[in-house]
Amino acid sequence: MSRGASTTSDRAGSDVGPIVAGTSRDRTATDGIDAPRAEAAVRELLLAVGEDPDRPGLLDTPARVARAYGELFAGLRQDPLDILSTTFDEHHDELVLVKDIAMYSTCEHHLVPFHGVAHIGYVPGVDGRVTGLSKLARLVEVYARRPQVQERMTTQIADAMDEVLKPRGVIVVIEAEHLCMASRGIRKPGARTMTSAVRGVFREDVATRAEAMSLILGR
Ligand SMILES: Nc1nc2c(ncn2[C@@H]2O[C@H](COP(=O)(O)OP(=O)(O)OP(=O)(O)O)[C@@H](O)[C@H]2O)c(=O)[nH]1
Ligand SMILES: [Zn+2]
Repeated sequence: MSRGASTTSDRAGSDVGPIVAGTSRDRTATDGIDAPRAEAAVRELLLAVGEDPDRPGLLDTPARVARAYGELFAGLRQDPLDILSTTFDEHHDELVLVKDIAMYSTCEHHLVPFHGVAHIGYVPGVDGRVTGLSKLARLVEVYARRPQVQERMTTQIADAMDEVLKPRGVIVVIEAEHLCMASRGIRKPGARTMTSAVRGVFREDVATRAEAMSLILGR
């Protein structure tokens, strides 16, 4: 199947199971990360910007940030290809599209959020097998919960779909606002970045791609 963009191969380690936000006594959110190291780094950062990490309001901040990072980067410890392994023999050979999947990720250049929506469409392969609809949203989560660049995330989602489902075609579109462009730097809130990755029939057939894009962008 042809590719619409260059690929960064990124097979992560095995799934460590669900990551949930926790209290200060619940370490689940930091499972798989080096929490003491993260906490020490946050304390250093607070000192570097001229704060007093020992003032009452900041005492628990290093532990909170470690937990938050454990959650925001949980996708580094999950295998995206496992997610798509639930399939159903529906003999469906036309478009399946899940749109407006809410997405929060972290810009790897500034470690601040970028957020928006992802749309994933595919035409099942010759066997007509489809995956569970929620699995498409789970796939977005796994790739979003890593230090990311929007283009790479778009490509990774398309490649995972292509590799596991072997569909006749895949289209992935992501629309996001980058807070590194909104709250700092050029300071342009509201600017939205759109990226797409197309494979198979969506790349080869202009009309098929145009039809999918009109469904994706139609509000
Ligand atoms: N292509 C791409 N660029 C991104 C993404 N997220 C952030 N960036 C950009 O990464 C670039 C980093 O540029 P640098 O010049 O190294 O860093 P900087 O001095 O902080 O840049 P400014 O944001 O322009 O202040 C910026 O232009 C960001 O807008 C992304 O997902 N894709
Ligand atoms: Zn950024």
